[in-house]
Parts: sequence; C-alpha cells; structure tokens
Amino acid sequence: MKSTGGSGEAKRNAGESAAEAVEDGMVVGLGTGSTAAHAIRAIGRAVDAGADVQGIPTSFQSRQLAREAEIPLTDLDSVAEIDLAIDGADQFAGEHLIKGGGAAHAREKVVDNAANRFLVVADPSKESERLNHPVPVEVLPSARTTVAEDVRELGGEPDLREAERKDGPVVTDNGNLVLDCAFGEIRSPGELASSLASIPGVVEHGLFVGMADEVHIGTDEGVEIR
Ligand SMILES: O=C[C@H](O)[C@H](O)[C@H](O)COP(=O)(O)O
Repeated sequence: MKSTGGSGEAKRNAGESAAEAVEDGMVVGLGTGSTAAHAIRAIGRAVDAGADVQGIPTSFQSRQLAREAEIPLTDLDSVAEIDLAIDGADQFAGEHLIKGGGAAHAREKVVDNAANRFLVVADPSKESERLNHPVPVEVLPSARTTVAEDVRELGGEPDLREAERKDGPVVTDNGNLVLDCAFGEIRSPGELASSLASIPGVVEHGLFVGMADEVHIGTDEGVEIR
C-alpha cells in the first residue's frame, strides 16, 4: 500500500481515534490510503466484538481491507444515509483538503460528501497554512490533452501521473487517468474547485472545499482533534 508522510504510529493513532466515533448501527464511509487503513482495521475489531456496522468502501483498496477485516459492506444505492465517513488527506488547511494521492478521490468525494459527519485522519506532515500541494484531477482518457490545456489556462502545470510498477499512466478504479496539477499556493480553493469542475472531461478533482467536520491529527504520542 502507498504510504506517505509521517510515522506509522502517528497514522495509527489518527485512524484509531476516528474509529472511536463509530457507533452501533452506523453506516460508515471507509476512506482510502495508509491512514484510513488503520481506521478500517479498528472498525473491523469493533465488528468482531459485536458492533453492528455497515461499511461503504471508497476504492478497490478499502474494499479489500474491509473484507479482510470482515466488515459487512453495502453501497450508496442501498442506504438512506451515511452516518459517518473517515478518510485521509494529502494536505489539509483548516477544513479544506487536497486528496487523491492514491487516485481514489472521485469515489471518496461522493461518499465523504454524502456522510452526515466527515472525519479526516492525518499526521502533522499533512498540515499547511495554505493549500499548495498539486491537485489530482481525474480525467477521461480521451480528454487528457484538452483538460491539460484548460488547466494551463487556469495557471496550473499538469503532469500525467505515471504508474510506479507498470509502464504507462496510473489508471483509476473508474478506468480514467490522473493529471497532478500544480498551482503553487491556492489562495481561493472554492474558485479553483469550481473552475476545475467546469472543464469538460474532468471526472473529479481532489480539492475538498470546506468538507472536513473534524481532523484527527495523530502523532507518535497521541492525537489532537480539531
Ligand atoms: O486517493 C487517495 C486518498 O485521497 C488518500 O486518502 C490520501 O492520498 C491520503 O493517503 P495516506 O493516508 O496514505 O497519506
């Protein structure tokens, strides 16, 4: 599994802290990445101890982890509401996030946005005063060149994400490609989010504007909740 940023212990503390918010009877969105994985395993232990919880995975990876943890799974079409979602971030500034380092941000955004409460799990290396991390943009394969041109017009530098262990680009769980778009410091996340969303061929971008209800920041010693 891709792992970024802080220590394993910090990620574990963040994930396990957020998992404590899961209550009996809840439908829970299961995020993607090395930090959310700790939350999934902790939820699995709660299920093993008798908790009645249903999970909605946000990616192939989180589905696999949830299966291994024996968390009963459901999907968006089958539930009236999602009580809680727990997910990682590549960078956070207050309640704004950049996600998609694992190319899962399209499904993550749908699930995290639909949840009544969205808890972010991260280590301190993910915090920034202003967002400045490249924004992952999932694009239809046929639109990668035209989207890249439009991103340049918005002042961004698009870079087609290459796979690490195969020749060629990363292909998302949805069969699309990812452009990592560097904009430097993002002064107006909301404006940029709207501009990116309006480009034809963009499936979803990794700016999650104002979405976090709580951020659980794990350290080697414990966790801070904001
Ligand atoms: O596409 C992947 C997700 O947005 C992850 O939640 C994000 O990349 C953070 O992952 P990690 O906790 O491994 O740093």
